[in-house]
Amino acid sequence: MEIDKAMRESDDQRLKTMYNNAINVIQRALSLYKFEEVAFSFNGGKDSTVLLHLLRAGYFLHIEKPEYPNDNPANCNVKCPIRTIYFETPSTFPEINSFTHETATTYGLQMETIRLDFKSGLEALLKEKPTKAIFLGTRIGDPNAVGQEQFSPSSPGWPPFMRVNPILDWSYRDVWAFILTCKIQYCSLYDKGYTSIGSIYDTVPNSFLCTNDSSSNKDYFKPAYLLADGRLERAGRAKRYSPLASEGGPVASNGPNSVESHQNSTLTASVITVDLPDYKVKLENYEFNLLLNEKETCVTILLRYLVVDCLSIRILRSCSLASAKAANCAIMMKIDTISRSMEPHSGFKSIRRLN
Ligand SMILES: Cc1cc2nc3c(=O)[nH]c(=O)nc-3n(C[C@H](O)[C@H](O)[C@H](O)COP(=O)(O)O)c2cc1C
Ligand SMILES: Nc1ncnc2c1ncn2[C@@H]1O[C@H](COP(=O)(O)OP(=O)(O)OP(=O)(O)O)[C@@H](O)[C@H]1O
Repeated sequence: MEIDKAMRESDDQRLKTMYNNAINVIQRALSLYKFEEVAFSFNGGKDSTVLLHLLRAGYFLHIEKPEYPNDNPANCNVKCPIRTIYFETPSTFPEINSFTHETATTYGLQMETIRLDFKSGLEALLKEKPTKAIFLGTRIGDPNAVGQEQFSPSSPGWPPFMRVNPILDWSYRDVWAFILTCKIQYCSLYDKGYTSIGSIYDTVPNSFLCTNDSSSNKDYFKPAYLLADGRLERAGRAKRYSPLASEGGPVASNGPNSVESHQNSTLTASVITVDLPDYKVKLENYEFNLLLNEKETCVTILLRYLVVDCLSIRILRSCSLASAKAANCAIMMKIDTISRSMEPHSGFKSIRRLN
């Protein structure tokens, strides 16, 4: 099996450990449940793509070995006919759709496309065929991973099944290290700066990957695997509860927990980049402590709004610092903390103009 071989040959000890742990979880699930009773929830995202290949490796190691002796090149084509479910909606990216269907064909997945919401789709699935466990590519850091373990029963009010999360403890870096080490094909959007993919209405390329090509003076996005700080993985995803979402256009957060609201409305925000020395800037009633990193040159031009207890950011566009300067743009700097209490309804304008 090519994946297992690549892992055995890798000298990335951490990745090997993560891989072995995930395979153990998969093998445990395959011993606990009959193969016909398990399903794989696949949506063409990077996490479920990683999981697909772990499942293939786990399945291969689980079935009788003599059929697939170790160094037989035929192993590369080992199929894993696991029942696979894909929830497709009209707002799914076309690139995700085509990647999901093509991948299912390539690897012989028995894929059902479900065009219902998660709950109704799962109810129908369980009625149609007993399903005891579903493999998911959920990772700690996903908003829906809170409280989950590698084996977690579905939530109260959901149809009853076991959620199996073999890569729950994998980091963003682990995911990309695995994909690159094993030369796994992934959805093309990740090469265009998308680092986590939701719907076409709430996902934009990650502004932390925006850079400027000095020869053409054009901005472009680097591939997802170059995102240095995995905590910024969801920077291109809209905050689910943003009251601005209804205003049209993508509304995206500026990082994980980009604005966390605490009891007395002390806010912390993670960062947008800039390459100036440390300083503070006062904006209306709010004082921002800026943490600056000289190496970063990409900035994001933002329209910013304050709402009662959260800060929402609408990305207008991302560009390089050079072009922001040239355009004398109002830019949002790398904000580490917002140090004053928030007061309701205080809209604010630009933080500073570059000259
Ligand atoms: C197979 C499957 C099982 C799920 N089970 C649950 C569940 O038990 N409880 C729950 O609150 N959400 C459940 N969800 C919903 C997910 O937690 C989450 O909302 C969904 O994967 C969308 O994640 P995203 O917003 O990061 O794209 C399930 C989703 C899928 C696909
Ligand atoms: N539309 C869907 N159809 C099937 N499974 C889904 C769907 N959406 C989410 N899932 C399941 O939930 C898991 C977690 O979703 P999440 O969006 O965090 O990861 P991903 O899509 O694999 O990667 P990314 O974070 O890059 O979008 C997926 O790996 C998959 O198992």
